[in-house]
Amino acid sequence: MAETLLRGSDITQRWGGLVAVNAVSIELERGSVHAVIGTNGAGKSTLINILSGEFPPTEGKIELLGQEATHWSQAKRARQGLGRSYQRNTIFPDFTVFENCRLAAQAQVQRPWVWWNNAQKCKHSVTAANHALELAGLMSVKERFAGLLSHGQKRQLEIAMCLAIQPKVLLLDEPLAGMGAEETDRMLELLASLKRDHAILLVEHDMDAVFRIADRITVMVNGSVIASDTPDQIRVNADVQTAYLGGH
Ligand SMILES: Nc1ncnc2c1ncn2[C@@H]1O[C@H](COP(=O)(O)OP(=O)(O)OP(=O)(O)O)[C@@H](O)[C@H]1O
Repeated sequence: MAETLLRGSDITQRWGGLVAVNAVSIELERGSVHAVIGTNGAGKSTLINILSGEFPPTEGKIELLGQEATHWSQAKRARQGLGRSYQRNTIFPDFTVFENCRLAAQAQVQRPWVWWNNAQKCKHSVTAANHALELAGLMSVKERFAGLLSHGQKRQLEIAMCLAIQPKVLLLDEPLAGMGAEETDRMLELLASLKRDHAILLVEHDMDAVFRIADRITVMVNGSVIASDTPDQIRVNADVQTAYLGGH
């Protein structure tokens, strides 16, 4: 039976009079990519921010690996196995690819004031960074300054930085944004390889990619879920076609 690693139940977020997320329930299972799609302003980023612990929901409950985590900080969620990538670029361009990953790993296990220690002194973070770079397919550019990477490689590095904390759940916010066809293919291959051991939430606007990679798709409109099903079922769902896909 599939193992649910993250569960959000009846999550609601109100901003004043606006209901940005309206009683949304979602489950992320190991071995599965669960995509959340919807038009601009549908509430996808708000949902991912709540799941990652940027702020607590107005209402609702979050369980991570079977534990109630609704009010856990982002740091605690990260320590317990939740990794998150952002729409915005979060890498240090003047550091090497390896150093970016090592810092991400070290931030989880050490106190902030020893962040800048010599890399070799923290064996755990060196090992975790190397493993993450291996998984993300970036070993060949390990010593390159991150700012010199291609756009696609920078997005791969962001995933590697998530992997450096050895998460079980990955929340990915538009990892394909701005990518060309080849870079998209490479990223989809990476996600397919990562899903074996992780539960992945993918918020993404690239519909072709979503339908290629997702095992389950949740469709949001104006804060509410209008459908949650397999890609084949979503493709033929009349409500989805009317509200969002325009006959995709
Ligand atoms: N901090 C905030 N304060 C007030 N309103 C907000 C805040 N954050 C988001 N909103 C509003 O909540 C709604 C949902 O926004 P959200 O960014 O979650 O949508 P989205 O589906 O991620 O959109 P996009 O695809 O454009 O990123 C929008 O109407 C947005 O303007």
